Amino acid sequence: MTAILTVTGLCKRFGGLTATDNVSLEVKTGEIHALIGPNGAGKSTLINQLCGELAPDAGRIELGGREITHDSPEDRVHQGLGRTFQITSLLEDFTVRQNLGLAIQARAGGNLRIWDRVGARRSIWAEADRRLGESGLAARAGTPVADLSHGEKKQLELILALAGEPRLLLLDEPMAGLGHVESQQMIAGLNGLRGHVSMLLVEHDMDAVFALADRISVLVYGQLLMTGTAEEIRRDARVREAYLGGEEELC
Ligand SMILES: Nc1ncnc2c1ncn2[C@@H]1O[C@H](COP(=O)(O)OP(=O)(O)OP(=O)(O)O)[C@@H](O)[C@H]1O
Repeated sequence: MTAILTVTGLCKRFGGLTATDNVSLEVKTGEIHALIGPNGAGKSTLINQLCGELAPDAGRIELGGREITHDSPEDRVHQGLGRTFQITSLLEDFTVRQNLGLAIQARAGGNLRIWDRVGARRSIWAEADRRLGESGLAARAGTPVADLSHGEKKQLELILALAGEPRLLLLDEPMAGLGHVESQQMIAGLNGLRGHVSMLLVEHDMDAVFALADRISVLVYGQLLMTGTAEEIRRDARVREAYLGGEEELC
């Protein structure tokens, strides 16, 4: 299997603190790869470097074999890097359909022919309706985002990220703040995307991680402790130590 993301020797320091310490990892094309680690392990710092929001001090990032280490966030999006956020970034006064229309327009922007605005607009709304029809949010198309539940907002975030047609989707805590039923829906939704889009999933909810991840990478104090299957991670004494002081099994 080829790699969609290759990170080599990535380093990021904040003063005396090394938040990303010589991290190398690979996300294979089509896999769901989880990135886990205790609070402060450096997960967000790593994701922010992948997105281009933070410049690494050293190391290299490749997307689909092409180096993107110094590309702008916008260029990375155009090359197929999508993301969802820990805190939603939706336009609250706009409806679900309008938010989706804007995301599709942002992706298609460069390809829209100025002299065919009406046709372009029609195709954007047709795509928005198709994507909403395939999601669980079709009935909420005309609802302002402000009136959605937290779970619905998380779902919409995912739909918007997919509208960018990413090759690799970075998911920053998609289960955060969700109740049990909503978490199960999100897990089912992400499972349904398996094989269609490669994913790097940062998540604290270990049930979700074990339900979804083909492979898991563990970060501790900025360093990559190990990468392995759920079973390998569960069994590893160093991982249990990092999470629980070695007393309990990671479940
Ligand atoms: N902009 C910054 N300036 C200084 N220190 C920072 C900055 N961003 C992060 N850090 C520090 O870097 C370390 C890693 O933080 P980071 O937020 O990446 O961890 P995390 O694994 O995402 O944590 P959590 O699971 O709590 O979100 C922490 O010690 C944090 O305090």
